[in-house]
Amino acid sequence: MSVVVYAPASIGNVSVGFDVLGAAVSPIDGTLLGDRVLAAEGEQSFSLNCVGAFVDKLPKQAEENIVYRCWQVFARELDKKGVALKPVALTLEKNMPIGSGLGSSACSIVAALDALNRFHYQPLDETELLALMGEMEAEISGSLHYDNVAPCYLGGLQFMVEELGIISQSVPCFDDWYWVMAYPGIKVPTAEARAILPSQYRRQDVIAHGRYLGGFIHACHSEQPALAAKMIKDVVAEPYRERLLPGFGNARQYALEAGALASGISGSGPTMFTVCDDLEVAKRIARWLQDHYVQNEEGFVHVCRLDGQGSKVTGSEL
Ligand SMILES: Nc1ncnc2c1ncn2[C@@H]1O[C@H](COP(=O)(O)OP(=O)(O)O)[C@@H](O)[C@H]1O
Ligand SMILES: N[C@@H](CCOP(=O)(O)O)C(=O)O
Repeated sequence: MSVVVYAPASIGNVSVGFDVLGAAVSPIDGTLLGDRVLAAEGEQSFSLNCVGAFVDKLPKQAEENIVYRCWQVFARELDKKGVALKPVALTLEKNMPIGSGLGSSACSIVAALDALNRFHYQPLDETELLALMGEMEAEISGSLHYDNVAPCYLGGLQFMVEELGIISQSVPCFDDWYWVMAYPGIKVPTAEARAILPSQYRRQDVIAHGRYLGGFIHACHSEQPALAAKMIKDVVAEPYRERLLPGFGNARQYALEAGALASGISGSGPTMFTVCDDLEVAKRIARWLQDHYVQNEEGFVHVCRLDGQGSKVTGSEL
């Protein structure tokens, strides 16, 4: 038995919901913007092989790869349930740049744990698996936040409720929105981008944050796209992180003047996202960002839609 799982890129925060809102995205041209993991019968308890465009950016030691930690915590959970662990040979196809704001580590975590679970005929339920994914993301970034792993695993726009035994629930969004994702090709480690944030906020910022997040979720549920777009504002992270993103202010200004509904930092950056409801506008902005926001040959721009599915099986071979 072998299985390949693909896990898509995600937009942490979506500007308006720091650590509690996230969206999975996939390019409209069919490009696989995400990692894949193959789980196959192994000759020893565990082995890991890494391939893909960004394989050189991974830690050199297999034990430092988050996929190895995923296998360890998965084994721990199976042990608790008295389920036998099968010898497994994992292959990680690392397609996602690291420190990009596209949920790169989440892609590896979700693809690895989903593949391991399927390889063992699903001994863990969705919530148990998502809790493990959060545990792995916390190890990497220094604090627990589900806003990448939840949409990456479950798809669509996800809000972290974290009550009543529920980690995340889906929020209805607007099917005609395009999400232009522009990665400039430089690295911003998530842990560093979190460390520069204030530990306390002014009352006026707390009130504004509540109004924007509440207003956004309300507008999504009441099908008011114009109001929802107006509410995509970040008073928690963007004012402090913007200085880590050369050209972000200009790019956002251009996008809004060109007809975008909203723009913001994807996750902890440096990727920026831009929301449009017109494909021609989205493509024009994508071309401009390719010329003016991308800084080197590792950068890229994709016009995306929300990925309603999240992680998925793409076959039994890479
Ligand atoms: N499979 C993996 N994918 C991505 N990062 C990994 C992986 N395994 C280990 N890492 C390490 O985890 C850290 C991820 O950095 P982070 O800034 O959180 O990336 P991102 O925001 O793109 O998820 C890096 O230090 C990287 O070397
Ligand atoms: N809520 C987190 C999201 C980090 O996303 P990443 O893609 O940069 O890992 C944060 O803003 O710190």
